[in-house]
Amino acid sequence: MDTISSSASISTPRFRCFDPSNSYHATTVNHRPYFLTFSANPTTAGISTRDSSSKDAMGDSTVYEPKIITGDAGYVLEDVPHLTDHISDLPTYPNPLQDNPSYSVVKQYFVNEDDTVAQKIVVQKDSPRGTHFRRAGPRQKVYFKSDEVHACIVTCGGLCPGLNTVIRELVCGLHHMYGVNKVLGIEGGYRGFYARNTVPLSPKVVNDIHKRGGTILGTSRGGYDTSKIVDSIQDRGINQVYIIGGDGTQRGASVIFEEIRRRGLKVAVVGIPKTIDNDIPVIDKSFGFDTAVEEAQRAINAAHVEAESVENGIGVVKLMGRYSGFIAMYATLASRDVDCCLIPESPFYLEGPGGLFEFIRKRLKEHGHMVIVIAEGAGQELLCESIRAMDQKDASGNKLLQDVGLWISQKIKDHFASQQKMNITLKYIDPTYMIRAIPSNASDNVYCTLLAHSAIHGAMAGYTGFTVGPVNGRHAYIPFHQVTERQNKVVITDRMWARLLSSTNQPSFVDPKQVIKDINADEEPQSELLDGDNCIDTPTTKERV
Ligand SMILES: Nc1ncnc2c1ncn2[C@@H]1O[C@H](COP(=O)(O)OP(=O)(O)O)[C@@H](O)[C@H]1O
Ligand SMILES: O=P(O)(O)OC[C@H]1O[C@](O)(COP(=O)(O)O)[C@@H](O)[C@@H]1O
Ligand SMILES: [Mg+2]
Repeated sequence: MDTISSSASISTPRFRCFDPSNSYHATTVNHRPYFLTFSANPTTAGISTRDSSSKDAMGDSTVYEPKIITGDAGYVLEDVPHLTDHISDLPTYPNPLQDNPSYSVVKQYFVNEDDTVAQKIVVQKDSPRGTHFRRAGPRQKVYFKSDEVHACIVTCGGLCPGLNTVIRELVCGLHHMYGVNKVLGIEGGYRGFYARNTVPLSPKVVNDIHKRGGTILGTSRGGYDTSKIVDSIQDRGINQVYIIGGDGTQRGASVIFEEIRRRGLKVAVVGIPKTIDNDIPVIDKSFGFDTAVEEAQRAINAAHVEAESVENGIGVVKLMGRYSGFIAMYATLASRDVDCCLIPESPFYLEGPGGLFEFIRKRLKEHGHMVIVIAEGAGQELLCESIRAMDQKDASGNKLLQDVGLWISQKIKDHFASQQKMNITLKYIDPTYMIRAIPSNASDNVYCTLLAHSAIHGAMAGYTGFTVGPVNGRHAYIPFHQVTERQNKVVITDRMWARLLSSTNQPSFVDPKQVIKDINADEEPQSELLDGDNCIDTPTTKERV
């Protein structure tokens, strides 16, 4: 890509020819998932082609690359696609918000077209300005007339507190801010596009749903079929698609977007990131995470009460976190009753000097009781050694984990039973589904509202193929690949994990020099790891399904 050192310049989408005989292209360009082809012929704009092969009418095929805008001092904007990238001569309309009594008094309500949000805000005098994302928010001009919009909403993957709030705020936001009345709920996740019922959504229908856990639309794993989904979008005349879900869902949304632009449709595809594990990179935090951490306190409190009521009592609490231990880490930091927190990112061992059993013995001798919090993905390699190794996957292709909570509880019991010197009483609490099936708390509700509004403003302004979320506190439009090619993980060489170690006073189980060596081997910049207060991202562990 060209870099121009003076004023900002656009490196517009480039089209590279490739073998049109492949009917479905999911190629990886520099580890970036740029797939598929779309019509290079702008005259097909808005016209249904319904050809789900990768060739256009001329038999020509292209691969889309992202829009990169470079500017002074190492400034880079990772821009998101726009409907006008693949449809020419689209009419625009004044944003109806300017006549909306609630919003019209807001000074500078509309976002400046040039506003961008920096991914990295800790900088040195001479460091490059780095990657930026387009700032979210309402624009002066919109690309849809209110009565032209036919939106749909779908929720996919596992549950998370706040799903209903996002649905509610999408429906109400579309209605109240943009006068949109046609919003369809797709039931049962991606497969609902072609195999389930749909439900019309109005402000009245969704009025109270934020007080309930789960999703009124239902959800599912698996059942993803690009052609059928896009056929359904096209057949129903849907032109704004709001897709709420985690990493898997966003990968699916990215492919739907590619297929839509390949067919030359005027359809905006918007992802709203959902993950209770907080494993989506780039964004500050995922909605529902705070609620989950708060709810986890109840389980930890119960474990603590049980443990301190008996001699040598041990309370074990298992929390969610398939590959990322954020819930366990934050729940531990918040509680202060936890003696040991085990997460997937920090390997541990049981036997011998410096091992978990030795630590338990020591802590019981000192305090007479202890609480252990373990994330579901922690210690999976130990389980695989002792239990028959299994490689089962769920319908979406996610690895199915062994129950580490039960396993570790049994291991601890067995260990102390074999050592006559200490009798222990262990209580195991598994609140995993209880912390994600509840309604979101107050702050998550507000966060969900902002996410929904940012998503709506982006779609109305003609942006497409993006995920929305806060980056350093400001909402931004983020290209799909940025959130799908890596996972956000706890960095155990970061200060947050050090705070945890210091608060529990547990052993780190690992040699710090080895950890730094391993992380460097992953090609992550050392300074970010050592200086940052936040966590960095590591390559995704999930294969495409
Ligand atoms: N690589 C992918 N391409 C297309 N669809 C995907 C991909 N990975 C997952 N999906 C679909 O996204 C949906 C949700 O994925 P899943 O991994 O279960 O949850 P989450 O989105 O919460 O991570 C499922 O319907 C699944 O089939
Ligand atoms: O029982 P399910 O629905 O497969 O959910 C279990 C998984 O869902 C999660 O809560 C989150 O996963 P997703 O974000 O992929 O939905 C994991 O922590 C957990 O392993
Ligand atoms: Mg996931």
